[in-house]
Amino acid sequence: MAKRIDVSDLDIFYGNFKAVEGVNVSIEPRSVTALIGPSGCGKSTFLRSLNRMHEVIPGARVEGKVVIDGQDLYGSDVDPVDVRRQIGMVFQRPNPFPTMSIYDNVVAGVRLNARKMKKSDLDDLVESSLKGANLWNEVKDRLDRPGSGLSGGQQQRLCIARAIAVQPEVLLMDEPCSALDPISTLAIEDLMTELKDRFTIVIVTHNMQQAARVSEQTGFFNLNGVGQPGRLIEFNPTEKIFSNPDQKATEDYISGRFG
Ligand SMILES: Nc1ncnc2c1ncn2[C@@H]1O[C@H](COP(=O)(O)OP(=O)(O)OP(=O)(O)O)[C@@H](O)[C@H]1O
Repeated sequence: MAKRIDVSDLDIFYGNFKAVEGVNVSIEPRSVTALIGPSGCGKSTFLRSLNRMHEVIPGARVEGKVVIDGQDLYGSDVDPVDVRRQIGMVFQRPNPFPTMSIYDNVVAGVRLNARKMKKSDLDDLVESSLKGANLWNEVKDRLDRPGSGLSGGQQQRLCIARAIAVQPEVLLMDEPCSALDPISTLAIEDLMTELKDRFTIVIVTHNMQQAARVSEQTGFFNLNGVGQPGRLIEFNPTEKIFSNPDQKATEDYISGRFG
C-alpha cells in the first residue's frame, strides 16, 4: 500500500512568484521523511505539491515531475480529487468537523468519496481507524459525541483516524504536533512509528528533536534571501544530517546558528 515518491526538477509557483525551485528527491515507502528548514523556505508548499493541494490556491501551479510508484501525479489523465484520496494530509491545527460526531468525523472522507458502505462495514472501519490512531480506547463509549469535545491531542489523533480511514498510500503531515503538549506530541510520534509499516509518511516539523526521533530521512530546505525561492539543500539519512551533514548550511541550521 505504501508508495515511493520520485520528484524531479520541481518548481512551485504562486502566480509569478517562484516559492520553491529545482527539487530532486526520492522518498522511500514505509518510512518517515522529515522536512526541516527556516520559516518561509517552502516546506509546506512542497508538501502540498505532493498531493495536489497546492493548486487549490488560485494562480498556484508547479513545473517538473512528481511520480508516485511510476504514475505521473500531474499527468493530464489524473484526477486531483483521486490523488488527494490516495495521499492523505494532516494539518498543523487539529481540524475535526466540530458539530459532527466522532464517528461521522472518522468516516467523513469515505462518505465524500461516495463509497457506499454497509453500516456494519462502516462500524468496522471506524473501529480499525480509531485503533490505528491510538484513540479507540479513549472514545469507544462516546462515538456519537461531537469531535470538538475532545482534547487537542485527541482531536489531532481523530484527524489522523479520518486520514487513514480512506486508506491512503501516503500520509503528509504539516507540523502535526505544533499545537500539542509534550505528552500528546509523544503519542503522535509513537503513532507515526507504527503507521510507517503501512504508509509512506512525510512530515514538516520545526522541532529538530522530533525529526531526529521519528524519521529515517531528512530534507533540509533553505533560501538565499527574502523573495528568493526555497531549495532542497540536503537530503540524507537523518542520522547523518544530525551528526555529519554534507552542507555547512545544514550544520549551521541544526546547531542553531540561524533560522
Ligand atoms: N497562499 C500563498 N500565496 C502566496 N504566497 C504564498 C502562499 N503560501 C505561501 N506563500 C509563500 O511561499 C513561500 C514559502 O512558504 P511556505 O509556507 O511553504 O514556507 P514554510 O517553509 O512552510 O514556512 P513555515 O515554516 O513558516 O511554515 C513564502 O515566501 C510564502 O510567503
